Amino acid sequence: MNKETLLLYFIMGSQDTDKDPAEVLKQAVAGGITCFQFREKGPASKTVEQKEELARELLAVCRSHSIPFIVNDDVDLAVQIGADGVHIGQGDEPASSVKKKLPAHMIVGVSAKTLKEAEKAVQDEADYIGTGPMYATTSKDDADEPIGPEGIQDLRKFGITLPIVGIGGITEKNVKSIMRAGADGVSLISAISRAIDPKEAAQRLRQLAQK
Ligand SMILES: Cc1ncc(COP(=O)(O)OP(=O)(O)O)c(N)n1
Ligand SMILES: Cc1ncsc1CCOP(=O)(O)O
Ligand SMILES: [Mg+2]
Repeated sequence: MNKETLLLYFIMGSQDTDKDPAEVLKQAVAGGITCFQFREKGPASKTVEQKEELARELLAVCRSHSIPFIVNDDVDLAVQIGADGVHIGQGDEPASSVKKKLPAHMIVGVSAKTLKEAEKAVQDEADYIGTGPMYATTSKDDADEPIGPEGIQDLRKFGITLPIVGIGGITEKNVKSIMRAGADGVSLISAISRAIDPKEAAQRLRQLAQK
């Protein structure tokens, strides 16, 4: 995958907004996001049928603007709807077995915050690593303790060259620190999904992420 794709990586499910998710996504796209992850998760998320319906609606928005559409956790859904890729965490199916199920063109992103996890992701031929939480977050119930941008710096210091996005608590105030630590992009939910004006928020975040 082209690492520029990761510059402003927006993640959202219906639980992350009080508005119509498709409208929020359209505004985020207009503001300059470069990638989207559908993450329908947690107690306020949708049932299986509703989840697929929303996934297809959001996929159509991304397709009409050539924005890659990644599905979080749900490999079967990703294949079923023809998504561009999947994102899997340490508690999910291993990347090596996920890769075997997917056509070669599909992107596989892996969450990794330790050197060991990152090296495993490299070995499994992941396309990128999501590292975090960078800072405290209210968007993930079971989030670990924040590791800060130093977590990315360390992975770079130990020779990880795979594209990396920082995730967790990223706002306009700390985007630059994440990029300076060696990230290829920032991945965020609430800074866009709960912004009063998601388009303007995305525009400002994109400007800050750009080196
Ligand atoms: C880009 C990106 N990075 C990390 C994550 C977190 O994945 P995971 O640890 O599996 O947690 P859930 O998102 O599944 O709750 C992510 N989704 N995206
Ligand atoms: C999915 C995920 N993984 C680690 S932190 C996080 C949530 C990020 O959400 P926000 O950008 O609102 O802090
Ligand atoms: Mg996961």
